[in-house]
Amino acid sequence: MLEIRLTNAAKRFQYDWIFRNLDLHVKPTDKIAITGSNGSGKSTFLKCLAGINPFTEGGILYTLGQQHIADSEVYRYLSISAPYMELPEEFSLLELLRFHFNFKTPYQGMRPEEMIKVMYLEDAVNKQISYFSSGMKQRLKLGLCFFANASLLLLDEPTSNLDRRGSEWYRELVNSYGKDRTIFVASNDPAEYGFCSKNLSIEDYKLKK
Ligand SMILES: Nc1ncnc2c1ncn2[C@@H]1O[C@H](COP(=O)(O)OP(=O)(O)OP(=O)(O)O)[C@@H](O)[C@H]1O
Repeated sequence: MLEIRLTNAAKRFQYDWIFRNLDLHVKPTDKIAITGSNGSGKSTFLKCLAGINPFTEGGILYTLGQQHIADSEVYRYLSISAPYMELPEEFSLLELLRFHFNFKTPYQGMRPEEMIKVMYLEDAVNKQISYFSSGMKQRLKLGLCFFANASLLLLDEPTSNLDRRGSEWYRELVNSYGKDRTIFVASNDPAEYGFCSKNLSIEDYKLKK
């Protein structure tokens, strides 16, 4: 099971410290909300966790059982859904799922047909992603994230563009596919992170020296 330890972690852009002196021990299957006002650094923190952005100071240690995971291998264990992530618009839904799961192992051996059903996208199997509505795209992003066999799920604003049914679907997704995984949710909407047992307010790490 995956454990994560952050020690004295900090991120700075130019002269602006986004967070500093952040220590955190994440146990397997922990559910952690990252909260804070707009521009406080929630997305930046998730990107640092994912290795998309480097920390400026301090470090992060991923371990699986007793084994340390090298930085270059961490991507194998995580899956991310975020507004800034692009979908390949020229693919149809089925093409995208087949392509994506050539590289990622599906969670519990799920097949594309089953994924499509869970995302309630049966009517869009052969539709090009570029013609998807914003809600359909968001369900697809969350599906790609949850249906990959990753121990760590990083969710940035998971219900953006989702209507009420979509938001309920998201909570069911977490219930059905999230129990045995570590989940971070960057959000300001309690409905998105209500299932989390820990809350890290990124602003608490803004001014500490
Ligand atoms: N690559 C970058 N270079 C310089 N500054 C950046 C960069 N990425 C983010 N920032 C700055 O870091 C700060 C935190 O941004 P971030 O997107 O992490 O906030 P957020 O809490 O996720 O915001 P929101 O709730 O609006 O999505 C902002 O001031 C932003 O302008």
